[in-house]
Amino acid sequence: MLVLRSTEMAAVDKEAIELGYPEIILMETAGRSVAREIDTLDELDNQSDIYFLIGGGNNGGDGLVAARYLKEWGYKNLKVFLLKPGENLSGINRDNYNICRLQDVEMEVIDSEKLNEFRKILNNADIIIDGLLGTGITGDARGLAADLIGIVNDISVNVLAIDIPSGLSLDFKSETVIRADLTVTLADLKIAQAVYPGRYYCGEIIIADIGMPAKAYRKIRPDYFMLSNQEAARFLPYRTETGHKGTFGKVLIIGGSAGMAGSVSLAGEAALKMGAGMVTIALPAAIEHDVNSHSREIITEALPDENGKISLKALDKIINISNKMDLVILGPGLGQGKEIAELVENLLKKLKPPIILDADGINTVRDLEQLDKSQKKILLTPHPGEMARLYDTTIPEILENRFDYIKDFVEKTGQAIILKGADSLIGLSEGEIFINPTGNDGMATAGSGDVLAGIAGGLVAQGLDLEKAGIVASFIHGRAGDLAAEDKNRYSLVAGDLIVYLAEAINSIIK
Ligand SMILES: NC(=O)C1=CN([C@@H]2O[C@H](COP(=O)(O)OP(=O)(O)OC[C@H]3O[C@@H](n4cnc5c(N)ncnc54)[C@H](O)[C@@H]3O)[C@@H](O)[C@H]2O)[C@@H](O)CC1
Ligand SMILES: [K+]
Repeated sequence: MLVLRSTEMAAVDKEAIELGYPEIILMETAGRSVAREIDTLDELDNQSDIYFLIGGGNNGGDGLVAARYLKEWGYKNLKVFLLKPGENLSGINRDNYNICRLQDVEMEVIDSEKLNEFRKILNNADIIIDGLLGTGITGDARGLAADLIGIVNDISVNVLAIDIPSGLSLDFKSETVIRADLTVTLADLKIAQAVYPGRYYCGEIIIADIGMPAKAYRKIRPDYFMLSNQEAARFLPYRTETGHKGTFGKVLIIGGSAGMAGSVSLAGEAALKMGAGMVTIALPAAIEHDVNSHSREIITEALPDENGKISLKALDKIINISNKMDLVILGPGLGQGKEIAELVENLLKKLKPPIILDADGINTVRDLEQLDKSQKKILLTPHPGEMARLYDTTIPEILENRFDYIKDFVEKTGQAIILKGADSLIGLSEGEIFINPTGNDGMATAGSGDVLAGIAGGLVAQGLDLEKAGIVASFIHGRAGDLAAEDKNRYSLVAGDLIVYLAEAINSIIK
């Protein structure tokens, strides 16, 4: 699903109008779509108190259209509260105000001197429809609109936002924003809604088709996308009924160190549960027993070790083993240090199969040039801390500019990346960035990343390319976390639960 920047949304609107699609028709369709969504809400009936907050721009115009449709459909207790007198509205907003009057929609102008009384009135609503401010906002919400946002957030009435929650900006960090329970977004998802913190204000998001003509998109080249169930299902590798373990691929995991045996096990089990035919873990001899004792289906290859970590002497043996593999996961629990860094540098040069570079594998990369632009064969899976180290900067800097850093990474290395976080971003080598909507804070727990690398590895083993594997793995990993959190809770979730819920997560996608 497309996700548009504010400039792209504006360009689409402008092009539609230049092509000759009258704005009043777009507004009519938008308002009607909003009315339809209100009409389908189970908690409402035609006696419900539905109160509209209407600003002076087209966002308010959409609200007026929605109000008159609901009136037409028999809703009895509609109230429209205007930020400014209807006579002062301009253009198509005033037209819609006049039609509302013709239809006897109850309307009044909010008295900014009596906001305490107004708060009590709003408190009686069954739902508030927020048509105060849309994408036309400039600067942080001010004046009466800002006061109303404060009141709405202060009372406990459900809110449906038209297009975007009022106060939310597509271009800057907004301070005063309505917290909506549901947002009916018009035409396309906008970037500020797709990622945190904007996403937090939107509640559930419904995209309303407002009949925006396909031609209106011809001048933009969108490169942001939101992942959906549909895409995850479409990319899921096909499993032939006559397949054998070779068909479903061989994963090699290189990692583990003394005290860090769990990470390779988690990655290995996740790869198997994602459907890989075989998983081999090449690990320091010192921890072979630990891994064997709790992972029955996994094959281990003991490597020469030093201080509990894989020794540089293991290089040739690893290359030998890897030649029979379809995919390598390099990094979980590997540990750090000069020798490990040298090992990773050599492996990145010499390994033939595609590589998922995770955790300590990332921490040992000195500069982006090590990631070899000539061959697209690495999927990097950093969390913001690892990304910050890679760029020699701070975590807040990465978090503020996630899209820019991903673009830079992809441009410089030609490789794919999953930047993990509350809404993981997957950057593909051609420049597209996918936003993953699944997952929750319960997944911010040790080992969660190992499971993600394992899921992606399992998918590559079954024939998916690294980039699609990154996309599907992020979605499934988050879904497993959501299912686990639903059954248990977000406090108690541990990485092992993600593996337990993997099957259910896959089911939820293919059904
Ligand atoms: N352009 C299109 O193709 C369509 C746009 N639609 C609607 O139009 C909206 C955008 O409409 P507009 O561009 O008219 O703008 P908005 O309705 O978002 O807001 C503009 C109004 O808010 C005031 N305002 C701006 N910044 C403010 C601030 N910081 N504090 C307080 N007040 C502020 C302005 O004075 C103006 O009255 C969209 O969000 C959507 O709801 C729909 O009608 C469907 C089609
Ligand atoms: K709004």
